[in-house]
Amino acid sequence: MPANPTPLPSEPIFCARGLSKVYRTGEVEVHALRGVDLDVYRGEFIVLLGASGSGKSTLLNILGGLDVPTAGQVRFADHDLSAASEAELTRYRREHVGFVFQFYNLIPSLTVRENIALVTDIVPDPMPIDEALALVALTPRRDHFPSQLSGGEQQRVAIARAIVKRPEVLLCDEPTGALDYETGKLVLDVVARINRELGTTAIVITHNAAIAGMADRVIRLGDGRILSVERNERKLTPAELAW
Ligand SMILES: Nc1ncnc2c1ncn2[C@@H]1O[C@H](COP(=O)(O)OP(=O)(O)OP(=O)(O)O)[C@@H](O)[C@H]1O
Repeated sequence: MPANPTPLPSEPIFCARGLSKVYRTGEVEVHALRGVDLDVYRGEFIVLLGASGSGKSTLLNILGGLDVPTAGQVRFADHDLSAASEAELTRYRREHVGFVFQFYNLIPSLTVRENIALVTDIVPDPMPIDEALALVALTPRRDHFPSQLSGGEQQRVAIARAIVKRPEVLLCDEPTGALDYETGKLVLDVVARINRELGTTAIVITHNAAIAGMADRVIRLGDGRILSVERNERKLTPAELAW
């Protein structure tokens, strides 16, 4: 069933102002972000589009506390991420953020359940592992090793591992980049379901503009700047996407 766009509540979960990032390697400076202003609201599904090198991963990494801006401010709820110490950022990531990357980063010698238990062992209020596995429709594969799973199934384990801590935000950097068309849709369906059923704010980077139909808002980056922000009147399900 297509869902209506989420109404924008007044309090943003992320608030970024004048965000800039300069990477310096020897004499070379790369301006990855050049003054980004962005508000993201609780429960939104955001798709980040843009050419290679436009700054998508840099922005996502700063929102996720994996990197810090060179200038500007970024807040998550009432945490000022731009002024946070390394230890505060580690705690922020651990308690509030679920990450999903293009490559699944599962531990090959551990089963599906054990890979997820690595997280439930260190966070304050995890959901039961079986609940996370049910959300990604992998309950029957709980005792299998990653090598016994397809790429899409491994990515769903990575999503279960990301959400088992009940994060407020799920940040996905090219989650379907290594998957074929149909498998990619299945994985996106899982992300959409988590956004819908758990209310988890989701930000998904993609090269694939067709995915944009699933989002509440679509943000296009170019050369470190926000080029456009579009709001979808009606969100599409992955089954309705064509690419
Ligand atoms: N650690 C780093 N050191 C130096 N330059 C970097 C570093 N990380 C990113 N960059 C540069 O910053 C710019 C933005 O990179 P970023 O990875 O954010 O882009 P992107 O839009 O995610 O690209 P892609 O779609 O190819 O992943 C690029 O020019 C990149 O080369």
